Amino acid sequence: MLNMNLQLLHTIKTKKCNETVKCISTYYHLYKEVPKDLKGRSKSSQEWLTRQLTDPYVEKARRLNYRCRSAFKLIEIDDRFKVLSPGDYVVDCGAAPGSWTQVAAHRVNATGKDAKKPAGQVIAVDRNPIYPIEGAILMGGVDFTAASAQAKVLELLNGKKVNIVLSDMAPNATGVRDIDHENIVHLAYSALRFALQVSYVGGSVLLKIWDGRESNRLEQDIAKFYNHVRVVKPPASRGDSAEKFLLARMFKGLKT
Ligand SMILES: C[S@@+](CC[C@H](N)C(=O)[O-])C[C@H]1O[C@@H](n2cnc3c(N)ncnc32)[C@H](O)[C@@H]1O
Repeated sequence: MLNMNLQLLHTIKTKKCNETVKCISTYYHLYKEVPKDLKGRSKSSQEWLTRQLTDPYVEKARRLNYRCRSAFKLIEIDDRFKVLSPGDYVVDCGAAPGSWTQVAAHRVNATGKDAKKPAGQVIAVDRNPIYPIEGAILMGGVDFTAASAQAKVLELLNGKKVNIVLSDMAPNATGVRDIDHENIVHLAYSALRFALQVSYVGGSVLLKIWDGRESNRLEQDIAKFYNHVRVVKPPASRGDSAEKFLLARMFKGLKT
């Protein structure tokens, strides 16, 4: 059984991008016995498994039924900056396995003092499959940067404007910092361009990048269209990772 579980983990690890590999709290029960059998694994495998086993966010994600620990990055950002409200429309780019979508769907459909507000909607897109999430429309197996994918999102929105575009998209990492940085910035620009097209005046965009030489240019470009731009590194984002988020609020609108 243990060997089978390790095999499954190995398959997950080799098939998905590095970030998604971290996103397997769903399979936590499958690898909680792993330390007994770390011998024979590569050093990076051992480090990764050990980190998963000792990461409090992984355990918390499992307990609260989030599909991965990334959920807490969005939770921490939203708790601090209040970017998700009941009734909001959200486009979640790079959504698989779906923990941000879970958080967003829950928050835009939350009742309470805003109970009279109409339900919100989350449209989640990823090139990988996404298993069903209540309160969200899922577009798995789709490259968000493709014009056809964005046209499909526009069709689903049916003229409705969006309160926030989220991008946690991450390319398959090559391990070469500059290349990975350029690739993720390319994804962030794609989400930004889409956000400019579909956002309400006053809307927001949240973009994940891995820090590097293009970060300032991206930040300056965002500032042309949004009144408030800030760099956010939520506590759930690992300190040793180049990951950071650009949060832009108060979309100025496009001059026609
Ligand atoms: C860090 S994971 C996202 C985790 C997700 N936010 C969550 O909380 O479950 C990054 C995702 O970006 C997706 N991705 C990368 N490039 C993409 C693209 N061009 N179009 C759509 N998704 C993309 C990957 O497939 C991967 O699932």
